[in-house]
Amino acid sequence: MCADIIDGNTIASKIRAELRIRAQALAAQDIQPGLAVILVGDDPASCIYVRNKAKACKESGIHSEVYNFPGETPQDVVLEHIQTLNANPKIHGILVQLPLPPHFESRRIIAAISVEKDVDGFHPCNVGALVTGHALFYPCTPYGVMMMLKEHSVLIEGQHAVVVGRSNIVGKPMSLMLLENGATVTICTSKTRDLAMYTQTADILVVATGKPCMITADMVKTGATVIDVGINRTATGSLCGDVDFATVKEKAGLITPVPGGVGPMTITMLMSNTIEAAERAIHANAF
Ligand SMILES: Nc1nc(=O)c2c([nH]1)NC[C@@H]1CN(c3ccc(C(=O)N[C@@H](CCC(=O)O)C(=O)O)cc3)C=[N+]21
Repeated sequence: MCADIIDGNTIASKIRAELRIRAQALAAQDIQPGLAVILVGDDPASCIYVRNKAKACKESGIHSEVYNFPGETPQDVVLEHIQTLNANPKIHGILVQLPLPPHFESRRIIAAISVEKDVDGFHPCNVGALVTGHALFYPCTPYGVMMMLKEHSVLIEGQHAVVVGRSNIVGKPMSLMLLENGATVTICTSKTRDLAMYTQTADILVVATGKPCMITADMVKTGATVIDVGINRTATGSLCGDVDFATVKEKAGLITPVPGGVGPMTITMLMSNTIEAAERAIHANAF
């Protein structure tokens, strides 16, 4: 068996075309969706992502502002800047690039973002809303994964989904979203004892551990849908995922590549959440 590839770039451009139409409809009402990105420090990977986000904004008709603070900026300065952005009617979405330098308390920074502008979906209120099935914003990476599954008509209800990874950004929200869609969900970590025993029974396997090529063909059920959220830079500078793509693609039914898989979808769903936030702001202002 050789898996079909789930092409993140193709699905992303299709969604972005729809987003441009929504942005045009907003423009006709004199509204341009606005996204503010806060980057603290100069981590090279973060700089690449922030640049990609700014480019995607431009393509989707979203106004974007990037605030790059030096790594040694005091937390209070960033907190104050978030307050200013919360009050700025031209800004509909605020994203603070993670991870933050060690002297920051990410929890406090995220909690300072207004719930209506939390396009990452990381605010504790939005996390709680997701748990109860009333999400205001779905976190961008798991949201992108759900769109990929939908695009390929992957059956979720009643299926066994195994998520490897328990981060607040991917593993936990991903598990909740699969659960919300009727999957039987098993949450594992990279340290799960006899991990293969779980992954081998997965109809849908989502891997987000940050451990290069940790999922090998023997750990995957024939015909399974395999979603690789990992982005690891190798010594030679190339990118690889958490899944050993070359061997697993021979056994899986559907598989996402790295790069060109989940990454472009993450950025696209950020654009989608920002446009959604701008659309909601109109109704909020109507009263
Ligand atoms: N508050 C916050 N929200 C995030 O959504 C967030 C974050 N912090 N911190 C870092 C991670 C990582 N992330 C990626 C987005 C796009 C690609 C992407 O487009 N990747 C390309 C390759 C890009 C490259 O060459 O590195 C691809 O997979 O094809 C990757 C990673 C968002 N993150």
